[in-house]
Amino acid sequence: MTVGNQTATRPPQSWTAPTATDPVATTLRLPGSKSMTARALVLSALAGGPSTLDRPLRARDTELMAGALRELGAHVSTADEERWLVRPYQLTGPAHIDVGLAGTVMRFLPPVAGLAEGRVDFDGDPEARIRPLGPLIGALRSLGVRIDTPATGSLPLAVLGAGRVTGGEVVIDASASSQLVSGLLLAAPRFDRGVVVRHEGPPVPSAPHLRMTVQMLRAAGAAVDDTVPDVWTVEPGPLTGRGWEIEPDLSGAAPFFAAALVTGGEVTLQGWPRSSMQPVEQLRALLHRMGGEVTLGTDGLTVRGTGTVHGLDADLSDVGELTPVLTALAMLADSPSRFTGVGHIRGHETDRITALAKEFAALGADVVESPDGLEIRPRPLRGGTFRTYADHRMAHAAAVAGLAVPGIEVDDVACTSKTMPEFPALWSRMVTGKN
Ligand SMILES: O=C(O)C1=C[C@@H](OP(=O)(O)O)[C@@H](O)[C@H](O)C1
Ligand SMILES: C=C(OP(=O)(O)O)C(=O)O
Repeated sequence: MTVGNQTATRPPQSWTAPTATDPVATTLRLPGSKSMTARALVLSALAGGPSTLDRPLRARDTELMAGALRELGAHVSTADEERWLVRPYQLTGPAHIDVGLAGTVMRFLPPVAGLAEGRVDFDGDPEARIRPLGPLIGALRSLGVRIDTPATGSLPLAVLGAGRVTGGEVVIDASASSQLVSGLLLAAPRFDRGVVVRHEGPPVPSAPHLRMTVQMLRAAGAAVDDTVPDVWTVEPGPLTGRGWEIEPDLSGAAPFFAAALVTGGEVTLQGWPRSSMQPVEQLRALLHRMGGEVTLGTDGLTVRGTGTVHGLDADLSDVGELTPVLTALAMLADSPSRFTGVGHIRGHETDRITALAKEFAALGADVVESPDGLEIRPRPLRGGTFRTYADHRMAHAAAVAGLAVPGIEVDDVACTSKTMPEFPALWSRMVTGKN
């Protein structure tokens, strides 16, 4: 797990967001989806035979996932950039899992650890220790998994794996994160009785990510019923090893697409599939309302802008991950914006609502936070320091604003290594046209 540890202790790296003097015009080949890579790794480690991941994401979150599965006994080879290999083996403890700041690792692996024989310790970055985990701990306990937690409802914790999980019916409040449900579902085919997960509470966010979980489970041979709202049933049964084609990461592409809107340019994301597991329709609709045009052609997914950005009133509960970039766009718009439905992103890498409000206000913005979103009345911004709070998408937001506002200094751009270590280089190349 060297990558995880190295990046956790990495020195902060300040970065001046480059200002665009011309419309951007670029064709990008971006790394694979973080969410698909994480799911493919977990399902492959639980399968009955070997799997491959084509064009996976190599970044801190997915390296941590690969390292954690190795620690549990799976053979995971990430030597080839284009194709990772996974050979499942008996899962065993004792094991120490560093989750870094990855929601996927901290929510997808405790259920897997229940299937291992022996103690599996989990811990992560200081920021990870305050991310919501309690509902998953409670659900796993009621499914027969023994868990030791010095604190209540968060990291660090130890799963005392018994080599099997009874499974069955469980009620969970997953309003804090869809990953709490995805984690239970991904391991559930290997539970003795499978699982019936029933959500009770305020709405579960990020529905497209739950659909991705269900689709990928089915692709691996699991029987899943998601026809009843807020109830997911996974039958016990074998998972098959297979070849996973990982799509380019849509959320990682979002800041680049935003650059097309801000500068009146054009950005094409290569390798976009005809049919996607990611919420491309939602992104297309949002960018369209903000003044962009999104088309899918033979060369990929293209976003064109006019240089004028419109504000909008939108419920972002399905696509909470996009809030930072959309907030930056809203700052540069010709009318106010109101974003709602994303109270849960207060539990992301940082409290994103407060962080966005605070950092943009420091640049002169008129921005007000509400319990579940932000209201923005655009006015001219000035340069200044923009703190990321270890959050890669805060850096993306600063980069988008920096296209139009000279002198935005990101205090630590290295946090983008969570999902795209090459972000600063790719961004500068797009904006300045130089390598
Ligand atoms: O399952 C996943 O891969 C993810 C689900 C979402 O989490 P939340 O439901 O906590 O927003 C998303 O924001 C996160 O970046 C990735
Ligand atoms: C919320 C995010 O990550 P995580 O998977 O750590 O929850 C994100 O990438 O925007």
